Amino acid sequence: MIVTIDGVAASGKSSVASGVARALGIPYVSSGLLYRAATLLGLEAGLPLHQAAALLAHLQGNSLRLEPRAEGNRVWAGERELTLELHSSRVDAGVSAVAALPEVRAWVDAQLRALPEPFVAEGRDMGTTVFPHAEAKFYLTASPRVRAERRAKERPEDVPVIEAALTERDRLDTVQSAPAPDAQVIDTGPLTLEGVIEEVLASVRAPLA
Ligand SMILES: Nc1ncnc2c1ncn2[C@@H]1O[C@H](COP(=O)(O)OP(=O)(O)OP(=O)(O)O)[C@@H](O)[C@H]1O
Ligand SMILES: Nc1ccn([C@H]2C[C@H](O)[C@@H](COP(=O)(O)O)O2)c(=O)n1
Repeated sequence: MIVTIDGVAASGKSSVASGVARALGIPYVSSGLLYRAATLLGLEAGLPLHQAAALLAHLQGNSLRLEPRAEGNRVWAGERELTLELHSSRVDAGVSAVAALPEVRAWVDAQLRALPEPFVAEGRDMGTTVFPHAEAKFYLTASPRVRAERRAKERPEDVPVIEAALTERDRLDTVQSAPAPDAQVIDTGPLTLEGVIEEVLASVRAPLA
């Protein structure tokens, strides 16, 4: 079984995917972490982030891999764990450029499709491109202000600065971030995290009841 949870930046995808995965007793897969890790490694190596061939060679040379778990994904470059370095503002600012490269997208998609089922997959194009055959699909939204207020609790920047960065990332991610026609769209703005998780679980379990 595959459940997909797509949505805009900071809409709650990873928190909801983790909660749903834990309730179902299966791992979740955070596709954005692979794009973030590619960006971090590219920045560290001083590579131009729009040069796909050099970037891909660098990723393969560093044995980049995702470790899916229900309680939080980990990302490794060989023996080095990158996980805690992937949510910096520097990575945020560069990741859309890396995610726009078709060669990098194909590499990430191949990594994801090689993972053993079952799992909950979260990202931008899980329900549309990567796992169009998924059993249940969701797309999370919330206004930029609501998302910025949530993010401000975990970042040093002020709400207006975060809101402007989120709005810009929404714009850059538009091409790959759209709800699948068969996805259930959930506005998380008025809901608690637990409320969103319950709504997703109710839909996933409905066909089984
Ligand atoms: N419904 C909700 N109510 C309140 N807070 C929430 C809700 N959903 C998520 N949050 C909080 O919002 C923040 C962003 O959530 P999360 O990191 O899961 O989003 P994301 O979509 O995975 O982000 P990104 O696109 O940057 O990877 C977290 O602090 C999370 O706890
Ligand atoms: N399936 C995906 C997942 C992520 N991206 C891009 C878009 C984001 O700017 C970036 C980081 O993702 P996040 O951690 O915010 O979920 O990666 C994508 O294009 N496709």
